[in-house]
Amino acid sequence: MSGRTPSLTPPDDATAPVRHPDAPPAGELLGAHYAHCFGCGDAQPHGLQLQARAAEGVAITAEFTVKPEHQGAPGLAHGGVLATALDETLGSLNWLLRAIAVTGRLETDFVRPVPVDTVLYLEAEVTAVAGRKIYSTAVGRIGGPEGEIAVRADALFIEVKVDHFIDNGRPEEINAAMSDPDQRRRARAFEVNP
Ligand SMILES: CCCCCCCC(=O)SCCNC(=O)CCNC(=O)[C@H](O)C(C)(C)COP(=O)(O)OP(=O)(O)OC[C@H]1O[C@@H](n2cnc3c(N)ncnc32)[C@H](O)[C@@H]1OP(=O)(O)O
Repeated sequence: MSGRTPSLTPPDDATAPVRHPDAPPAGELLGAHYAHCFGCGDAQPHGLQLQARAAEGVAITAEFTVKPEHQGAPGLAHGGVLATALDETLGSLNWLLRAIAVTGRLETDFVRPVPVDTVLYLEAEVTAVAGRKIYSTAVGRIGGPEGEIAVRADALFIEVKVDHFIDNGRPEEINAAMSDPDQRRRARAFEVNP
């Protein structure tokens, strides 16, 4: 972790993450946590529609195909979109902990350009937990799951209560998500342990 900001280095009293007993088994696709999520939702035609899969331990793999709508420079993925892919993959880890958490800090290295139509293969894992703070790291590769690293990130997620969304979100969307008759979808919209 050398070169990272101090706030992304777990404190001495941090502990190893514990996979929740109800976490999906390794290999299972998680599906979108919320249909309108720009990172994973299928109701977002220009979104990333990232597909995340549970891995062993507190880890996730994910794939995201760069579309023409995701360009920054001609023919290349926008850096902010790549950061979104990392953020979404890292955020998916919280479902394995069954913790409701939001990104507090996301530090990204852009190692090589990512052309349109490229599949970005992502891997993320939680490295440590300290109170409400969840430390995690991710890489994105191109050319295959073992390909060259194009992006990487370290992140700090902070555990919050569901009130974080209720108090800060727009009532329209909050009420719609809360009244979803599907209990699993209702829970996952906010990543709340059902
Ligand atoms: C449902 C799942 C969706 C997943 C989608 C993908 C993930 C996302 O993109 S989430 C959206 C982006 N993130 C946000 O909108 C978060 C906005 N920020 C906030 O709401 C608040 O700043 C929040 C909740 C992170 C922290 O506020 P608060 O709850 O008051 O915590 P606070 O008491 O200040 O800090 C708690 C600890 O975290 C640390 N911390 C908080 N923010 C940061 C930060 N940015 N950098 C470093 N450390 C931080 C504090 O230093 C403190 O540490 P310690 O316990 O050692 O003193």
